[in-house]
Amino acid sequence: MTGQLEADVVVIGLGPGGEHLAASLARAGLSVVGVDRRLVGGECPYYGCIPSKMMIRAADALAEARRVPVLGGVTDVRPDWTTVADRIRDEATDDWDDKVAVERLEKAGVRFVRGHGRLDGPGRVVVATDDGEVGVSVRRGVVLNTGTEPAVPPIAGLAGTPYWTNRDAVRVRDLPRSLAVLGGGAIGCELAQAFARFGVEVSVIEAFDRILGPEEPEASDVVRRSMEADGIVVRTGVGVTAVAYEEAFTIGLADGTSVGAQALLVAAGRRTNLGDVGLETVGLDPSTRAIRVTKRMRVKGVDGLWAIGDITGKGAFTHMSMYQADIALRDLCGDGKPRADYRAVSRATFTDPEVGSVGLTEQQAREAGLRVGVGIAALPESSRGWIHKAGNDGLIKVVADLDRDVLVGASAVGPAGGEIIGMLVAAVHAEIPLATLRGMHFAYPTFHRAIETALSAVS
Ligand SMILES: Cc1cc2nc3c(=O)[nH]c(=O)nc-3n(C[C@H](O)[C@H](O)[C@H](O)COP(=O)(O)OP(=O)(O)OC[C@H]3O[C@@H](n4cnc5c(N)ncnc54)[C@H](O)[C@@H]3O)c2cc1C
Ligand SMILES: NC(=O)c1ccc[n+]([C@@H]2O[C@H](COP(=O)([O-])OP(=O)(O)OC[C@H]3O[C@@H](n4cnc5c(N)ncnc54)[C@H](O)[C@@H]3O)[C@@H](O)[C@H]2O)c1
Repeated sequence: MTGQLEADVVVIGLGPGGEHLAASLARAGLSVVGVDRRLVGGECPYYGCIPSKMMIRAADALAEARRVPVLGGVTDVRPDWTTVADRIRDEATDDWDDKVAVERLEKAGVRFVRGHGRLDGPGRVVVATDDGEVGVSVRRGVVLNTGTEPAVPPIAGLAGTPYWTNRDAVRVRDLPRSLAVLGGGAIGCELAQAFARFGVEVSVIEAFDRILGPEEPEASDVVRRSMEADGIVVRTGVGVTAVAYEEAFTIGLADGTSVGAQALLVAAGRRTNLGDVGLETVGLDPSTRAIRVTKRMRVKGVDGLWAIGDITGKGAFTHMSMYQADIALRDLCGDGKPRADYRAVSRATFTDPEVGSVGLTEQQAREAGLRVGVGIAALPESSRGWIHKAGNDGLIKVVADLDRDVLVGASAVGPAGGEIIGMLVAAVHAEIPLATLRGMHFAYPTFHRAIETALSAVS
């Protein structure tokens, strides 16, 4: 043991929530040790949300420019990935250097230790650093925010090939001619469309019978149409069974066909970082996929341990990590309420069109035994959608509990779908009666005015 520290709180893993929580606890006067083995801020700023959204912002600008001829003029669009790669390297990630984030954390009063942290029995943490082990005795609590790694399925031939995960995709400087994407979830669809709009020939292979499985089927259909219009080949209902690499990839599918591509992106889900954090030293199963937490973010069955972020299995989103961090902050500072409430969890998938959604899908509401009513409005049939013309595909879908006369879920698919969903998040969260929603003013001609049409169609 090369070092021994004491602290009120240790935060192991500094993803978006852990970084925010550690700094906030320190500002509240507690002594805090923050531990991360990679980059302070986690997946979102360096490999996830921010670089991917920079790619998408550029790709959407290209797509919008290509729509100009339909609406008024001539454009000559010549994509240049260098601008995107430079922006990600220089503006988003400081060339994957977290110096600024570490300084910000230390300025807030956090003692930062870079290394692999693990629990070492109740009230103790051990951090393996480049210079040896540091032990920490903890007075008030340990918070786990260790997040995820890309999951790589055990497909024959895949290991050892130069496949990408999201961490490679956001660092690409020279675009491949062709790209196969294994997985049609949020990561696969967002990145597939961004690369396709820069001229890469893209195929998406999804084992489930549709892309964006957690979304409403109508949302999957709209996004699939748009991806196909971008020239992407979308294969659903067929898994990848084998991969071979010899200067290019050959990807064997369960139906006996194969896809060839110069590059392969594995976007097949995430694996939680829980196997090597010493869960067994506090009586928990280290093979668990998600940690069970109370509404105060305390780990069930273990005193003095909190968990936040993707490892809690409540939704792998930056806003969830931050939301849970604020709950843990209040609890650790002895100020309990409000506690966690997951009825109106929202998300936005930044395909074009965007998919904003909140709460339950129609199927989830039916499986919950509710008396369900549904209303759908097609955006191209709304005044704004008709005016918008090119790029207007989309819809509003609302899911109501007819017994309580409130919305329990909704989707907004279309231009700015991730923004339009905001008002429906408020409706689900605050359980605003349908009659009150129907009596609102909806500005003309906006996309959100289609919500009024969907509400009037609920049956
Ligand atoms: C390509 C991509 C795009 C995404 N886009 C969005 C988006 O648009 N919107 C959105 O809301 N979400 C998005 N997400 C999800 C989002 O990135 C995560 O939900 C978010 O980062 C929250 O994760 P977290 O707080 O659980 O921890 P993470 O961000 O995963 O960070 C965990 C940290 O813990 C560290 N760590 C792990 N184990 C240890 C250990 N034993 N000791 C020390 N340190 C450790 C890691 O080094 C890491 O820094 C995206 C993800 C990806 C991959
Ligand atoms: N905009 C956002 O908020 C955003 C964007 C990206 C990621 N994220 C978060 O990151 C998480 C992980 O994203 P993801 O897209 O990697 O995971 P995911 O679990 O959403 O999707 C992975 C997909 O890969 C498919 N798949 C798995 N194995 C396969 C195989 N062998 N062959 C073919 N298909 C296979 C699955 O059926 C699934 O549809 C998301 O759940 C989301 O919470 C959020």
